[in-house]
Amino acid sequence: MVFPAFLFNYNFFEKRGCLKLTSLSDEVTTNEAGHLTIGGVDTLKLVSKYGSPLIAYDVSKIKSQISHFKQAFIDADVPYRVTYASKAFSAVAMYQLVAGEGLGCDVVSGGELVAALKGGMPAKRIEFHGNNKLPIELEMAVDAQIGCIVVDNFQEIAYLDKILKEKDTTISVVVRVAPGIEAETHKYISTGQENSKFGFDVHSGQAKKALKELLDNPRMNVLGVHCHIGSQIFAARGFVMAVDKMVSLLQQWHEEFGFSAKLLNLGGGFGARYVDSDAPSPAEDFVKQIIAEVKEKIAAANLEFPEIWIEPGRSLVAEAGSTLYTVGSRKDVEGVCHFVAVDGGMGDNIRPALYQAKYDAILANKPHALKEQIVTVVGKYCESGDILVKDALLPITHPGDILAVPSTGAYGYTMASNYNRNPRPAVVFCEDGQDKLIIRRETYDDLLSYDLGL
Ligand SMILES: Cc1ncc(COP(=O)(O)O)c(C=O)c1O
Ligand SMILES: N[C@@H](CCCC[NH3+])C(=O)O
Repeated sequence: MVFPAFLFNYNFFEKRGCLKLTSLSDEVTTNEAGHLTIGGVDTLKLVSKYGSPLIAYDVSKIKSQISHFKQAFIDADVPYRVTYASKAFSAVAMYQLVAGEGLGCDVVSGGELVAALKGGMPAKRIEFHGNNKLPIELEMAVDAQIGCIVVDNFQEIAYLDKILKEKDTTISVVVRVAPGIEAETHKYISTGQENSKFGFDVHSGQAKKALKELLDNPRMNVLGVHCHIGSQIFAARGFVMAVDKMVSLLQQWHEEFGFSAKLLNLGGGFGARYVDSDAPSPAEDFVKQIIAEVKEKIAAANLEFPEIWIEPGRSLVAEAGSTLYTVGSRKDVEGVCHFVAVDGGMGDNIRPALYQAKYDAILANKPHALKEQIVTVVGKYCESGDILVKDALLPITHPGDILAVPSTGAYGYTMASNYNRNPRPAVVFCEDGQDKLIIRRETYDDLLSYDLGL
């Protein structure tokens, strides 16, 4: 069914004060041609230059988020480090950007480590995470003498010990604990609970045993403790609870082992806005509440004040990125459904299929046109679950229209696949009206280059 146009005329109802229908599309920036712009660049020009699907970042939005996180620490005058969790979006250009902004970065694989070093991230500002770091990855980290390895399990301690002995060297480590806190988020992205695969469990005594092993090892320099309670968290409450648990742990460890943590790493997980109804706390609010709690609890426990580390990933890049698609076919079953298909889908954004994640959609060639249809935006992959936006309120679309899905900057490209042998999209950085290709589009030759045949 196509609805009568007046039903979706925001202005008509809003002027009469009887309806407040908003979407991310009401906040878009456009140029004189009436086209959606990103970082001051016309999105239609981007697609004609680089093709689609295309992931376009507004670099100023990334920089602004970085400065909000940093400023809250600076204002409170406490020692800190903001470490970008690069799994959210890993590209050499991104490491260059965050290194230039004075951040550290967290890597979770040899591939991310190589890219971070290539991007000029100083090794001492890199921390290595992961629940099953391979011996070869640990060796790479030791050889690069990165800032710290966030030790996750006993097997890792054994591997690391062997590598350090063989190389006759030392490394700094941080103990990752599972603090037993369930974050209010999707269960697939909740990581702080006791049954998480990540980190040493506190209650069973694993964490204490791990600390003792690390302290007893002369080749490992224990800098502090780490926890990460989950991702896409909207309120500071979970972080405040994590501070309480971590400081009480530090107090016990101080009493028992005389251990004094130089740093307290509270992980990432700060939420981003995907659709209009999402309302994550602003970056500075999270940080302010974390700092207030650390100050209070550390003073009460009479401990040395540690450097406070956080690891935002999603919140730095999600809202800065949008994916531009070209509209192709459509299917209308009157009274049942309306599908608008685009030239990408679950291969460049698996999040709706994996987490039932919600997105909005904007017609980039006429973002302010009357929205008169509710459609399901689907991709081109051979899966019924290949849905990008479930109920998108859009103007009538036509083949060749450019459709933008905002807030795809985190865990989109980094979780992209070659399903159905579709090449991964290109990525551009846009700022002050200039665009720069930072990841080129994959070609069929790229895909075939791995394929050895018989
Ligand atoms: C240890 C760790 N730190 C930081 C992050 C980044 O999380 P987010 O992108 O939600 O900020 C993750 C991912 O959830 C993580 O596992
Ligand atoms: N990839 C997830 C979050 C996992 C974060 C990494 N521990 C997402 O898209 O929301």
